[in-house]
Amino acid sequence: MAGEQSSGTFVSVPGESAELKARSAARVVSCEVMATDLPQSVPSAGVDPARRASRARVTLSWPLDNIGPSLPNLVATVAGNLFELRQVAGLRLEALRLPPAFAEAYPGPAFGVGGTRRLAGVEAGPLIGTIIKPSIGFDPAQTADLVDTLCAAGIDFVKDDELQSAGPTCPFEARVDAVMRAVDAHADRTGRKVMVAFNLTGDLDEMRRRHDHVLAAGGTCVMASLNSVGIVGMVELRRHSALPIHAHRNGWGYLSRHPSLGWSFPAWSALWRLAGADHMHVNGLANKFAEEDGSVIAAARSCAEPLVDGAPMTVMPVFSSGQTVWQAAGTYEALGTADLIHCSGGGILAHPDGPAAGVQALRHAWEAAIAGRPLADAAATDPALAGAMTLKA
Ligand SMILES: O=C(O)[C@H](O)COP(=O)(O)O
Ligand SMILES: [Mg+2]
Repeated sequence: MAGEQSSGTFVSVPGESAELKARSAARVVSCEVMATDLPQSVPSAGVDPARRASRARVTLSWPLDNIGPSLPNLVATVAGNLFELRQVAGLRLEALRLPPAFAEAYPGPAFGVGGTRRLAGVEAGPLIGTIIKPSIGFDPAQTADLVDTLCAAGIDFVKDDELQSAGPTCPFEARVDAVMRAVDAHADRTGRKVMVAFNLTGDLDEMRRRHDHVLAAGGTCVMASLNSVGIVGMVELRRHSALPIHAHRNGWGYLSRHPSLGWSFPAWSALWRLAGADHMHVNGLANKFAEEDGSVIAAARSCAEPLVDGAPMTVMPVFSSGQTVWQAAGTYEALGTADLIHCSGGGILAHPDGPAAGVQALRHAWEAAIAGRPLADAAATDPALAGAMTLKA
């Protein structure tokens, strides 16, 4: 792993001097064998499938001078070809420790929790949020109608689904204009502007143009799909953006689902935090996907842990995926803070009494959670909450 990812190849080559190796080779800091005599986690061409494997925790260190503080090249170095090495039957990047030079080269989030709260006008408690559903299919007017209902019900945050971008059915600019008319009408009434994360995922110039359109329309957030725009897309978006960036991690499953392959969330999210994400998706408790609760909470906690010495670059965790009133108390208890966005798509919009009751129910569930009041108690005198309790992913 160290050889392939630094000065070496599968064989010694001319010029690979002792001096060059001392300067450029990656170092094996430690190699702790955790288990032996295991089946191979994944098959490799040319390796006897019956061969037994060992599992080890390996710490590698690279000279900063190999790449300088460059995120795209960091990825090629620490998460490049080594995942394909035949000698390794499965490899997971568990942690990434970066020198301060990276925090000097990259700006990190411009808004984070504080900036998001300020723009959304939510001083305390979670941002109660939803996702426009059906994910795709509404035109701009239908989208704006739903946003109007949600704003009237007192929502804090709305996002496009990641499947909704700028197709002919719902062009980006027309959607932004229609939605912001609804948002502004409620802001005139309440003095508080609901934050809408418009999904601007696209080519670089498209993203810049779309960002400018949101900003000019008075919008307060943009959203990008991280795995679609890549590191460079995110870095460039952050350089251009005057708005918080809501980072959607769709595709995370192919990077993490096999326990012996891929990335841990804290390591992977470090890239996007440096690049400038303000909000990071972390799934949610009892989500509709395959992630366990312990992993969700560890991911959410990691968002508040300092990234680099002197540059915390903390981000706001976004709980989303099959979220309903049922998860509010557990989320608050496990996290010990409400510095989060709780996004409930189906859990709000499919409320038996309609989306407005869905918004009220999730807010009441959080009020009960923060007051330490059991959900069933609170629901006894609260029809919206009682109705919401019929929904579970
Ligand atoms: O983009 C998302 O966050 C998901 O689509 C969540 O939707 P759900 O709350 O309906 O599961
Ligand atoms: Mg979605």
